[in-house]
Amino acid sequence: MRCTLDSIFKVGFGVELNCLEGSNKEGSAFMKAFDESNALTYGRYVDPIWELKRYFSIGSEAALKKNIKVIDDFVNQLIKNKRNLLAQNQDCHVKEDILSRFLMESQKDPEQMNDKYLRDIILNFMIAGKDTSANTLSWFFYMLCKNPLIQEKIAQEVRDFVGDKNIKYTVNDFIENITDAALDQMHYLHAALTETLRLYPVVPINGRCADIDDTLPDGFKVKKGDGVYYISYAMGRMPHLWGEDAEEFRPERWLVNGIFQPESPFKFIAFHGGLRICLGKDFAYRQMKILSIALLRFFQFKLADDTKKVTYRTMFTLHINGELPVCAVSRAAS
Ligand code: HEM
Repeated sequence: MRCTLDSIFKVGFGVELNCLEGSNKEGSAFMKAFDESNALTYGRYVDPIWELKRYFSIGSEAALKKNIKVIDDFVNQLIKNKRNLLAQNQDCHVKEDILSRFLMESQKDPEQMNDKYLRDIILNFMIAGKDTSANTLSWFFYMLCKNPLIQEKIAQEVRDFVGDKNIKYTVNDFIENITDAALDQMHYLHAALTETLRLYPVVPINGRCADIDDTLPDGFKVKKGDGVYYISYAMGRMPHLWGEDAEEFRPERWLVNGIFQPESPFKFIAFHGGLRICLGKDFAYRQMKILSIALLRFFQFKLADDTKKVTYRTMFTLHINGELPVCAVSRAAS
């Protein structure tokens, strides 16, 4: 989570948060407040008196208020710093991150795109981009531990496509050698990540509200205001969609002659589909691939306790319940 948060901050807002190293105190406090707010907000679903608590500002609602203040202060400072930076560098390349682009746009419509609006954009990208890739990677490594042959196939693909087999790289040098061309060639890794998302879609349930009276493709009629939900978790495991081996983790189902074959987003629904399909899909694959490549090149992973039952925790996103201790065994450099 700390790594994906660092990454979304760098790409999204041009800021080195350094949560993974823990060297940025404000960054770590912000991350803690963000995660706690997430859990406290989710708690409202099961707390019948949360509004009363909010009214009197007590218990979980008092804690939430405190955390929101930490988040707001941090994000408002970030926007202020960025504005100053943009004012100083009107014509240089500061447009490279998403926040800078929104700030440039906000000059055209400052009333609508005010600081509150920009704060919400930042938080939206964080919510969309932090826990999603991080949780998918946790499930991915869980699957690789449960399926060591698949783990070795990916490690072999890494050796085949990244860097020079005859060079003994340091970790940093090796990561420098991960090119876009190599990422594109790694069909088996792409398939294994996709297979993970089929079985463990990080947004396990999703829905929409009908704007107008409508008819679904199967003829079912919905009225304006009706909620329509789909359960991606169940859809990814339906034998009539994926075959009798739907419950099996089998990256090969996505490959024909070693080449990845995408499915319709309305069947493989992990990123949603249609006009509001995930905007960060390509970014997420890239980020997850780079991290997996770096880890699998240098380590082999095993579950610390193979007998432990691993299940999910009910949250907005599909978390592993509790921790997933793994042993990382160094691979002999070759
Ligand atoms: C494995 C990783 C990810 C998965 C499975 C995923 C899945 C999804 C899903 C299901 C939605 C639709 C939500 C809804 O409207 O109900 C969505 C929307 C979105 N995602 Fe992702 N996401 C991932 C990573 C990311 C990343 C890394 C970013 C940002 C860099 C991102 C940015 C967004 C944005 C901005 C939206 C809103 C799009 C819109 O409403 O037009 N996502 N994502």
